[in-house]
Amino acid sequence: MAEHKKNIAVMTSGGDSPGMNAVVRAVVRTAIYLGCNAYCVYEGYEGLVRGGKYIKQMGWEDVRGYLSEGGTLIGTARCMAFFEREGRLQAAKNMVLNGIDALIICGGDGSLTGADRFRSEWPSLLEELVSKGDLDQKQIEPYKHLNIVGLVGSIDNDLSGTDATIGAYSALSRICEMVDYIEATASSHSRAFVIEVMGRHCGWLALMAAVATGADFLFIPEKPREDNWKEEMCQVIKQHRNMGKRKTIVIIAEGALDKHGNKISPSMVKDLLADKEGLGLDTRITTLGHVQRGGSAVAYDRMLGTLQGVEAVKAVLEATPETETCFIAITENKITRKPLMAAVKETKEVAKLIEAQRFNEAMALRDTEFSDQYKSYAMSANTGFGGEVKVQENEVRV
Ligand SMILES: Nc1ncnc2c1ncn2[C@@H]1O[C@H](COP(=O)(O)OP(=O)(O)O)[C@@H](O)[C@H]1O
Ligand SMILES: O=P(O)(O)OC[C@H]1O[C@](O)(COP(=O)(O)O)[C@@H](O)[C@@H]1O
Repeated sequence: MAEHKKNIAVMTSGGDSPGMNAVVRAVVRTAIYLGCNAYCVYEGYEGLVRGGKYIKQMGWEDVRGYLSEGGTLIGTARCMAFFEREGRLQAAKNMVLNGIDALIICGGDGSLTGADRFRSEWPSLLEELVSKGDLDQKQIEPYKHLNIVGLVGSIDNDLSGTDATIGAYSALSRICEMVDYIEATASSHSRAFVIEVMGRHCGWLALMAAVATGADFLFIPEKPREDNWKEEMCQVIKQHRNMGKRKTIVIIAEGALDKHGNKISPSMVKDLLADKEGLGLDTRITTLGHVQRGGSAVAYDRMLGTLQGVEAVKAVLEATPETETCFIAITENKITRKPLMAAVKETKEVAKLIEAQRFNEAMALRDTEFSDQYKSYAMSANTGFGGEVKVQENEVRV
């Protein structure tokens, strides 16, 4: 008798990110290469809940050209129904009815939290479906263990345990390009620009952008400025201007806070820079918005999506009922498998610590590179550092 071919499905969920298409292509093709059937679940968890045409078998050619396309070609969604047990019941039923043996989910921390919840509830979801008569014992028998693997697709770079999320370097590249454009006009008019970048509660994108563009000043959620931040910012910018700089760039993460947990908005910063009694700079605000998520992926994200997609298929094929659910990470340039639950828990912990204004602990929970980058930024852009890094008076400051 021919051996049962495994059915492996891939889905993209939450905010789209450049590189998700590389993941889908790699999963589909690796699954086929390794003798499995490949499926795509369209529109994230929404497709899993709805079933039917949203779960589609894919052929090798169906993913041709995916590497150079932006967004996610199989669609994504923020699915309210999946937050409810009823929605997850429906999703479980559709998985069994379509014979899906394993599910690879590419999304941000929200999607992976949902995946973890789905996995932990799986036995009880099947039990309930049988008790309600939606499925029978024979139908659920081959699917007793939910085989799930996560891939981190998000521009925010906010998942603990991986050096880079798929999409973060594309967004960073887009931000740099935009800041370069803005700098040309800023310099021409000798203006200041306050540039808001995405990242939700995470300052990674803003920090990397500040390092890469040499921004004059930076606001991120994990490292709020001292209470005198207004004076500090004006002093640093005045110093830069005194040294002949004709443009001022302030990068502000969308989740920026002060030490007391109050939001620091781009308009607050703009008003300070423009204040006639102070710097009196002609100041504009640019909110980069979804431009950061759009467009095709940079080479790094295409590679990351492909290498991690291949690894995800290997991981589902090697998994046994005893294997802990994993996600695929990149650590010191190596593609690795790591426990999903621990990473999701630690990621949520950072957000909670920020909310509780326990900023040092939040900073410590981000990778060590985060504080290293922050220090390097402070030293190379001379934006003041709350007394932690002293720059000598006679050092060159640009
Ligand atoms: N705690 C949760 N329980 C169940 N599903 C969740 C949970 N958190 C997120 N999800 C699912 O994942 C989807 C995407 O999450 P979201 O946080 O919006 O994006 P991202 O994955 O990019 O962080 C949600 O719309 C929901 O369907
Ligand atoms: O596209 P929306 O729904 O406005 O969401 C914006 C959010 O999505 C992101 O671009 C990506 O976040 P996720 O990866 O968590 O979805 C955030 O940086 C931003 O806060």
